[in-house]
Amino acid sequence: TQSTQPQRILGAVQKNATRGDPRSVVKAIDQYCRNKEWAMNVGDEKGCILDSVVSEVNPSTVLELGTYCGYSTVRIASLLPPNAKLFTLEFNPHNAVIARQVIAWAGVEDKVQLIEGASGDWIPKMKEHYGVKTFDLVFLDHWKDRYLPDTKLLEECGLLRKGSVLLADNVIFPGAPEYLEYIRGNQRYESCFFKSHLEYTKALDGLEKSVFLG
Ligand SMILES: O=C(NC/C=C/[C@H]1O[C@@H](n2cnc3c(NCCO)ncnc32)[C@H](O)[C@@H]1O)c1cc(-c2ccc(F)cc2)cc(O)c1O
Ligand SMILES: [Mg+2]
Repeated sequence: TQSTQPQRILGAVQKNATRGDPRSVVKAIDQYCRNKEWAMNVGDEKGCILDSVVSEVNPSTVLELGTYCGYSTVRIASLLPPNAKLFTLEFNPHNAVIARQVIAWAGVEDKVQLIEGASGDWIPKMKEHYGVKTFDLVFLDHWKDRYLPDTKLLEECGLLRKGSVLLADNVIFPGAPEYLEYIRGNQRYESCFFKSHLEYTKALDGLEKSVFLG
């Protein structure tokens, strides 16, 4: 029977990456997606910008919207301090099954809480279910038309504090125009754009980093 793209990505990890070595997992996925089959991972070029923002924020509590196969989950988790926690939301059960195995292969499962469900349902429950106070960093990489509603939901649920950082992938391609218009025009955020390229291609893309001012 036919395999799915997530299954093929997991296969590339199990074949080419070393168990317990997150960087080798990241490298294995990037090599597979660059040489064999494009996939919507944040990728190596934008991934370096993600790494620098994670290192700068040095977050204790991170939220990722849209796990997919766990590429950026592993990338972020590998940079977190010992007691830090990365919550990642994924509502496609098949993708969640694959991502759990990629995360386990990388050996970062202690830092990661993969929640199988929709952001709209789970963001309002993070405080009561997981004792989250506020997020130090949010990585938005799910459906692009959900960036804005979910950002508003994070505000309404009191999950952002003065200094919380939002980092949004794909603000150029596929694009998140409503999100950009809102966040750049809003006095409660200080935003900057990191120009880059769409993963594994020469197409223009970039990340928008926004600091919540409270
Ligand atoms: O579409 C892109 N990403 C979406 C990610 C979706 C993943 O996240 C999961 N997900 C979605 N919404 C939610 C949700 N909440 C919202 C719904 O309730 N709650 C929980 N999980 C959610 C899905 O199940 C997937 O696992 C993209 C496209 C291109 C692209 C560029 C150029 C091209 F030509 C083609 C494609 C490049 C990129 O980097 C991209 O990120
Ligand atoms: Mg993306």
